[in-house]
Amino acid sequence: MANSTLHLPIIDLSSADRISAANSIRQACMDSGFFYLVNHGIEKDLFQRVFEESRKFFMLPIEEKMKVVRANHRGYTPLFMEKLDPSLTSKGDSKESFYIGPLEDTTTPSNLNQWPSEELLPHWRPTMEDYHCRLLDVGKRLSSLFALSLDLDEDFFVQVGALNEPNGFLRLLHYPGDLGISDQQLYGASAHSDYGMITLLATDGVGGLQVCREKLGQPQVWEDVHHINGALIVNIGDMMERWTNCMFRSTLHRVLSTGQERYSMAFFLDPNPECVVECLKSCCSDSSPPRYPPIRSGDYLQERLRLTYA
Ligand SMILES: O=C(O)CCC(=O)C(=O)O
Ligand SMILES: [Fe+2]
Repeated sequence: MANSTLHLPIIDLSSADRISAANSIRQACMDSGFFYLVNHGIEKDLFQRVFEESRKFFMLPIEEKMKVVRANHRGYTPLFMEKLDPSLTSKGDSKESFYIGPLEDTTTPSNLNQWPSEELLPHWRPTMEDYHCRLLDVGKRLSSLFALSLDLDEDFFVQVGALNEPNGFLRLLHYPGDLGISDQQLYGASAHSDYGMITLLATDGVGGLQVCREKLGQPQVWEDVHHINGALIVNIGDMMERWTNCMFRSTLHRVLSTGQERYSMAFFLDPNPECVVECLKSCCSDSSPPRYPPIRSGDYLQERLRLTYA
């Protein structure tokens, strides 16, 4: 049966009418937790260069990639090593990935990021650093629209300490396409919700991304999210859902293995680890008390990552 397509609103980050943009974000986050973002200021040329460098890394021999294998949640994760849906009994997800954490990490003596050999990939690090910085900037600008969408002061997420040295993680993803493995339950990325605040996703245009708006619905209905050239796909994560007492929805999504090779890049904008995420006053009342206790962002993230890589 053909899947239906999810029609998502397109939000203009540079719109002069910030109130309308904020209202559209509010509607999108209550409906599906997903929308497209345009006029974000990242040029097509930069996307192309980042995808090209990402491709060069994943094409390296496995021995070379294993030199920067994931440590402290940074670096390379080989195929099938991650299972986003821990309830699945089948193999792990059919993807390989590379994580780049915050560029200026003053909480540790040295930055923990790992980089592939400069001799092999001379443009890699500067290209990734450039893209990371630009996405962080987009995420910060977008978070002030989020604050407006929740009837808060534009600077709310700065005031609560979320965006003072936020936890920005760029994840490069490569879904290898047809591996000749016949497993009904093989996913590029199995069903999950993101853990943090806001995710900014760029894909190469190859399909496979799907969203399930009602996680408790039976049977679950999965809708395709289409690619729009130059637009970022934005979705919210579980910490935003906690902040809003589930008014904004962090929805399940997954990437099907379509047999076609696919590249994507997800940027997870998460609050500073010390930031306490607790129900916003505007999102609770006597009849709708907070559903979750306050939690330190760093503690929450650590536990979720532990379960993913268990
Ligand atoms: O590759 C994609 O399109 C989505 C990836 C994703 O959902 C994730 O990394 O959390
Ligand atoms: Fe995700």
